[in-house]
Amino acid sequence: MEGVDYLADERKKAEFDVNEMKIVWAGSRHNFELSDRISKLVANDPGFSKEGRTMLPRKELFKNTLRKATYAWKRIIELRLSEEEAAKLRHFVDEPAFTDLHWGMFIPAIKGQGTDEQQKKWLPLAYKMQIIGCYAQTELGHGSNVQGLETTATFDPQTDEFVIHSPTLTSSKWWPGGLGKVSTHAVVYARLITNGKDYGINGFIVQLRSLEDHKPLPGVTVGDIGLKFGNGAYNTMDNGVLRFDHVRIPRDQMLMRVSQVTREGKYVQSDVPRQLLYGTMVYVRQTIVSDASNALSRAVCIATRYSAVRRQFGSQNGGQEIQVIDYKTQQNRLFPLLASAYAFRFVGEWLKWLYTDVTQRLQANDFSTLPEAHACTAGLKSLTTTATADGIEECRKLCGGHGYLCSSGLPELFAVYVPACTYEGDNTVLLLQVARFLMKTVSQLGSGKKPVGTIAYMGRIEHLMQCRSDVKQAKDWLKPSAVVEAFEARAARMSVACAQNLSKFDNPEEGFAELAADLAEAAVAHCQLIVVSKFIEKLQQDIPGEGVKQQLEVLCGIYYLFLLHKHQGDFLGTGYITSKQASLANDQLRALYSQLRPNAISLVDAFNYTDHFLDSILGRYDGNVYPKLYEAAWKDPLNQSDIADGFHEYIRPLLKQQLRTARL
Ligand SMILES: CCCCCCCCCCCCCCCCCCCC(=O)SCCNC(=O)CCNC(=O)[C@H](O)C(C)(C)COP(=O)(O)OP(=O)(O)OC[C@H]1O[C@@H](n2cnc3c(N)ncnc32)[C@H](O)[C@@H]1OP(=O)(O)O
Ligand SMILES: Cc1cc2nc3c(=O)[nH]c(=O)nc-3n(C[C@H](O)[C@H](O)[C@H](O)COP(=O)(O)OP(=O)(O)OC[C@H]3O[C@@H](n4cnc5c(N)ncnc54)[C@H](O)[C@@H]3O)c2cc1C
Repeated sequence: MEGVDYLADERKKAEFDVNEMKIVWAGSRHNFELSDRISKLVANDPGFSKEGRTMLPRKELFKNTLRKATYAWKRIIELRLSEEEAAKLRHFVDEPAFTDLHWGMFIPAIKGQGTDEQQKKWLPLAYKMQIIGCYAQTELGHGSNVQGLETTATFDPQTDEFVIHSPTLTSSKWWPGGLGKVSTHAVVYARLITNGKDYGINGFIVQLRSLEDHKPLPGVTVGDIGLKFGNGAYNTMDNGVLRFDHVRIPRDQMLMRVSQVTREGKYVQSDVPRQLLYGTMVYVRQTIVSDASNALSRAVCIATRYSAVRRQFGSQNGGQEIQVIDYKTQQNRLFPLLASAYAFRFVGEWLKWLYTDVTQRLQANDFSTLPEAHACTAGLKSLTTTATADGIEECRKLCGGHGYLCSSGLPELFAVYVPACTYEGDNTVLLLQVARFLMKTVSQLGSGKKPVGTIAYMGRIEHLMQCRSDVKQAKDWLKPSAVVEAFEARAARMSVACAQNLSKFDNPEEGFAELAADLAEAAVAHCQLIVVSKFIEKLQQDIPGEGVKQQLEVLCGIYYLFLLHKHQGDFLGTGYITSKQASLANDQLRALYSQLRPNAISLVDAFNYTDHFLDSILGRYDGNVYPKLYEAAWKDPLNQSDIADGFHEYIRPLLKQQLRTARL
């Protein structure tokens, strides 16, 4: 029956003002109204339909993405959308495309690493999309190790040009999105060589294709790297391969904010730190953290709604069976993910603030907070994308067999999301960056340098090394001070233990390599402390709306108690809690699940997702799952005829042969 809300009873159970929660989720009333307006604009426009996307062969899929991305751009111009509105439109169109790299990396690289003059020349062309760019850093042989890249940019003083060259097969650029078939230009990272000396990696703007006929320019070999994981999914993107055979570019196409090469070929290092060359990655890592809550909340919305619709076992006297959401095991798998979606939302908001702050400082030549910004963006990118990718897969399993159908929306969501654990820095490599930062911090304790920001807790190291939890009953675990101290003590003790073990090695790099697994765990503990602290800080703000703050307190409690339970070994092993206190934490966690249960559907409604955006039969707002699943099955191309293609060729002879054998 159309128009019936099968989840209406669930919605009536809510103990808080859902509309106010929508504003908390969006970050502000302005953000809510913006998201609401743009998501509906996209959902109601047939030009952005997702129908049949997972069934298209690659060439058609890709062409369809080109159509959608250019149609999006046309609508942005026609509707005179602001940058903020355009970014929202891209989000709700929900299809990775070359435009992501153009706007998300090519332009930021020029802005961050180009001189004023270079920005004046290139940005207007890029803003009007008269040139389309990508970010060509990774090579076939090296991705994580940026200093190991092999592409060369050799200065030729005779002609005042750089010669860009790929000296080996492994120096082929490999992976850049938008490169394979679309980009006319790229910011290419290459080893800068002048006067015979190698000055390491720098960015260069290189034209790849003709602006007349789009053919690769002389000396440029470029193409797509091939089909990737999952149907549809990230195959809408033309990740590419690129080789240079002595391609010449003018000297002024070297991005010269960090260092310059003069007309005479002299290398000049300006007074900004070289790490600014990695600035685009810091920016994108911060956007990836913000985006984690989008992807996780989407999967959680689908799994929560479906868990309320789905019933299995427990029918009494012919009554209805139990909703699977009422099983404690389902709650123990689902509710921490719901809580994580909210936690990542708030930490994402905070990281955006931190990034804006560091950017303003950099503009004023204050580089003091750059190391912390790097550690936070790297660590939180790693933590949130790992948890989100795992969480999406868990949501698929929470939906049983139906979660495996593409029409559940979950397989595609997973396939699109999972590379976030690798791109913009492999998650383990990034954790090791955080660990380096932590080890440096520990080594400087007592030097008079006071740790600030997210590592301020290290300044209380003596207390944190010896304090013990004073939790006596389950509800003591609801006290923010008890929780923050537990996470601080665990993180501090794990870092100090690593530092002590490192000091046993004569060669610190050898020690770091040997202890890498422990160091990565210490980094996780530090990053979890940040997420927990930011959630707790959020709750200290004035939050309007009936029952909204109480629900957020429940979610926050679930988030940290679930972590405490999952990482019990760390908390017990470092001696901060006893096994009795660990068990009390678990009792409190179960109690919070019961408090959350009646609000679960409304908490996912607060994400305010349209059915178009969710693109999931299991996650439909009205819960009308079964008729729609049944209907969708018949739309599969295999069901266009009763007799499948290939039947006469392969199956019929088999059946006939069996018939003959049976007769014998
Ligand atoms: C229609 C229009 C609509 C509008 C649409 C708008 C759409 C916008 C969408 C935007 C979304 C964008 C979508 C993105 C999609 C994903 C694309 C993915 C792209 C990529 O993957 S690009 C390639 C990314 N590659 C990596 O991340 C490589 C990882 N490796 C590294 O970062 C480094 O090699 C590594 C591991 C850090 C090591 O570097 P190394 O130089 O060897 O460094 P050391 O370890 O020796 O450290 C030296 C020193 O530097 C510090 N450091 C390191 N990195 C940084 C940094 N980034 N910032 C600051 N400081 C850094 C490090 O801590 C050390 O410091 P010390 O003080 O200890 O010396
Ligand atoms: C979908 C997608 C889109 C991408 N888009 C772009 C793009 O637009 N532009 C671009 O330039 N690049 C892009 N990339 C490339 C991406 O940035 C790299 O793949 C990424 O940085 C990881 O590097 P790698 O592939 O060299 O992994 P590797 O470093 O080879 O990792 C392999 C394994 O080795 C481990 N490992 C590596 N080094 C260490 C270490 N020091 N200590 C411990 N373990 C280690 C890793 O943890 C991992 O398990 C994209 C990648 C993907 C998948």
